[in-house]
Amino acid sequence: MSVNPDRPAEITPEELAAQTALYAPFTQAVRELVDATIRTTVDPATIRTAQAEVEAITARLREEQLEGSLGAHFGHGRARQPWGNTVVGLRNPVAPPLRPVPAGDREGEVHAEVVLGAAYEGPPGLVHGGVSSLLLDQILGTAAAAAGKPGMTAYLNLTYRRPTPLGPLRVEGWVDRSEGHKTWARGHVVGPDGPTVEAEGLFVLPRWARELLARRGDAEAPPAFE
Ligand SMILES: CCCCCCCC/C=C\CCCCCCCC(=O)SCCNC(=O)CCNC(=O)[C@H](O)C(C)(C)COP(=O)(O)OP(=O)(O)OC[C@H]1O[C@@H](n2cnc3c(N)ncnc32)[C@H](O)[C@@H]1OP(=O)(O)O
Repeated sequence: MSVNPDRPAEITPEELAAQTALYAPFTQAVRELVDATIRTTVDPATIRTAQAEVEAITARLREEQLEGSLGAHFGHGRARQPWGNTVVGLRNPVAPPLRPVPAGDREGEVHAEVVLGAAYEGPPGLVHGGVSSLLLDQILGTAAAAAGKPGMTAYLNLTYRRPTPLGPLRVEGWVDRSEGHKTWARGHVVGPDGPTVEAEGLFVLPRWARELLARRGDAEAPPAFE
C-alpha cells in the first residue's frame, strides 16, 4: 500500500476506464497462468518449451517498466487506484482479487465474494492461514476507510475456528467502534459451512497523516484508498 501523501496523477474517467479495460484482462490471464503452472500434468518437453515462452514474455514486458512498485499513481479526484495492492490490485496477478462492495447495515460494512484456487493453498485442499489473514486485514481496513476513518493496521487478532476450504468464500468486515484517529473493526471469512476465521483489529490514522491534515487545515477526509 502506498501512503505517499502527494496527490496522484490526475487522469480522466475515460482514461481510467480505458486502462481498466486494458489491464484487468491482462492480469487475469497471468492469474490463469499461475493456476495452470501449479496444476499442469503435461510432459517434461512441453514444460521446457513453456518455460522458454514465459521467459520471452517476461523479457518483452521488462523492456519498459517502473523503477519501484505501482503505489497509487493514478487517480481521479481524491480517489486513488491501488492497482498494485496484493489483495485488491487491478494490476496485481497475486491478488485473488478481492472486490469489496458496501453491504449489510453495520457501520462501514463491506463484503467480497472470492474464489481461492490452488495458488492459495496451505494445508492440502485448504486456504493458507496467512492468506485468510491477508484478506481480513484488507477487508477490515476497507471497512474503516468506508466509514470515513482510514488507518493503518496497528494490530490484527485472528481466531481460526475451523479449516477454510479452497473454492468460493465470502469475506466480510465492519466497524465495531472508533475514538478519534483509532478505529476497531471486525470481520470474518465465511465458507460453505459458515464462518471459518474471525478477525478483530485496530486501524490508526498515523501521526504523520494527522499532522499533515492539521497543517493543511484540511476539513476533508484523507485521500480514499480502496
Ligand atoms: C494523508 C492520508 C494518509 C492515510 C493513511 C492511511 C491509509 C490507509 C487507508 C485505507 C486502507 C484500506 C485498506 C488497507 C488494508 C491494509 C492495511 C495494512 O496492511 S497497513 C500495513 C500494516 N501496518 C503497518 O505497517 C503499521 C505500522 N505501524 C505504524 O505505522 C504505527 O505504529 C501506527 C500508524 C499504527 C501508529 O503510529 P502513530 O504514529 O499514529 O503512533 P501513536 O500516536 O503512538 O499511536 C496512535 C494511537 O494508537 C495507539 N496504538 C498504536 N499501536 C497500537 C497497538 N498495537 N495496540 C493498541 N493501541 C495502539 C496508541 O496508543 C495511540 O493511542 P492514543 O492516541 O494515545 O489514544
